[in-house]
Amino acid sequence: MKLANPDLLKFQNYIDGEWRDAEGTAEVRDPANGELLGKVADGSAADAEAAVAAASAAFPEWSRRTAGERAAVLKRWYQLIMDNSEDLARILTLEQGKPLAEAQGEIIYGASFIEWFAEECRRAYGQTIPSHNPGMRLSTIRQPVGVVTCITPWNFPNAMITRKAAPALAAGCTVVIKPALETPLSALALCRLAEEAGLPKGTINVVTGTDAPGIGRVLTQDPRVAKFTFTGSTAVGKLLMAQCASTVKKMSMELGGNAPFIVFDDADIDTAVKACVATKFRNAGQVCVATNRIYVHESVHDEFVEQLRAEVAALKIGHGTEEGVNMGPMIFRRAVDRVQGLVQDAVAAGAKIEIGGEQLPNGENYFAPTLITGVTDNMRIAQEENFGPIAAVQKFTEEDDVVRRANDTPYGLAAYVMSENIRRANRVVEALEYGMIACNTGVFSTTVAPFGGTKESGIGREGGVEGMAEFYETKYCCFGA
Ligand SMILES: NC(=O)c1ccc[n+]([C@@H]2O[C@H](COP(=O)([O-])OP(=O)(O)OC[C@H]3O[C@@H](n4cnc5c(N)ncnc54)[C@H](O)[C@@H]3O)[C@@H](O)[C@H]2O)c1
Ligand SMILES: O=CCCC(=O)O
Repeated sequence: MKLANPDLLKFQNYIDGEWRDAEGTAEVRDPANGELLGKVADGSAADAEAAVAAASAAFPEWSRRTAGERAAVLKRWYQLIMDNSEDLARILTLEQGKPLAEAQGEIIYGASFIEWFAEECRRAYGQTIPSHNPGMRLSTIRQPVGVVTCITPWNFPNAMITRKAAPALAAGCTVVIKPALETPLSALALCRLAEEAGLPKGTINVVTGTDAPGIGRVLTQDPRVAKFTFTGSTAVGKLLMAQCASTVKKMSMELGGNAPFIVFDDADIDTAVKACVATKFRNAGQVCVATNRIYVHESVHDEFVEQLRAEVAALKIGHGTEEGVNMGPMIFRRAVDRVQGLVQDAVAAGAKIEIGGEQLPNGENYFAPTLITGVTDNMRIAQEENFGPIAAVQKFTEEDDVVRRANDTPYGLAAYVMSENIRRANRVVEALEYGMIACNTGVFSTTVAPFGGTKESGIGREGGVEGMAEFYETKYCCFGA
């Protein structure tokens, strides 16, 4: 891999301020062509324990620093990421597959969490409370929770780390990160820059490894860990929540979704189609907030489908580093087989493929951007998160009915509403049981707003003031006369 700053390519774990080998190594491959990118340390539960010990030892000194001192280090980290953004984007594209422009967007998005939380930590105000007793003085102070452990997914190998680590470090916590097996290089490169920025040894640690359950048990059960934060599937999230229960850890869970995208008859169809393409085909549909069920009012259905088909046909597919590519491969073969199965299941039950619906000859991980119509709520494609480039369209007629159908899922992450009628838009936004609603846009994630889900899509919020609060304990102090 050719980089302007080759020092960003790290293959060892980063524990207690040292780059350390593990007993074995694990291969990292380009999902577009299977090319070997390198072999990273295959860390174990013992490495995770060493990382937790380092984070625990580093906590007293880091947490005692002033917010301004911590902010200064974090701002250096932010600046180094921005200065190395092209290399970081290249690493990300090569190990994850998304087009370079998207990867560059993710690097800037990821860095924005570091800048914003560096500023926000200066405002960790407590309260003075009017006392219930004239002889007592009551107040609260906010203190960092302690050691924070993080497990992150492969679909956003940079931003899902900074969205957790930045507020944790800004609050005065120390962190241990286990990135996804498929995308460890982005995590290690981030860590290399954290080291250069001057984060003291032990404040940030990364353990990569194929034994996710073994490492995960340490990160969720070690009594020195105060808080565990996870982004990934609901199934794994539930397992990790159960593991956290043994030591009653604080938890944040950013889990799966099944986002409805509702196009009313009063929608601006151009806007709706643009928003749909943006939410559906970004990162080949491998986004937790990607649209999963598209409900279109019967009176505008054909117009919407025709325009969407044209947009899908125009998408350029290829290796993420190629000029002008809009969509790269999926992360691995298993994901391709899964979406293929969902499409076949829908077609067998009566759905129609408008365009796509098959693997592409570019390589075994490529699946064509696909549009299917005639979908019904009982099909697997409507019930499961497809996590792929499949736009699955259904018709509706009544507002109440579509809201009921949109809410009829155990998930509650994101939902999309397309309508030019302000009264209807407000009504529907309030009625949808989701943590985040985007109205007349397909892109809404930002550092400054709370990201997270209801129901089985998770617990807690990342980003915004809510994301900062997750890493503090509020201590009530009562002073007697
Ligand atoms: N809500 C969000 O913010 C958000 C963001 C990105 C992805 N996701 C969700 O993540 C899912 C896709 O990501 P994925 O396939 O990587 O999910 P996943 O749950 O399989 O893996 C996520 C992480 O958990 C680790 N892991 C897997 N099994 C484990 C175990 N038994 N113990 C400890 N760690 C374990 C993996 O190595 C990886 O690091 C989708 O459902 C998507 O919606 C949610
Ligand atoms: O996949 C989950 C994260 C996506 C986002 O932050 O917009």
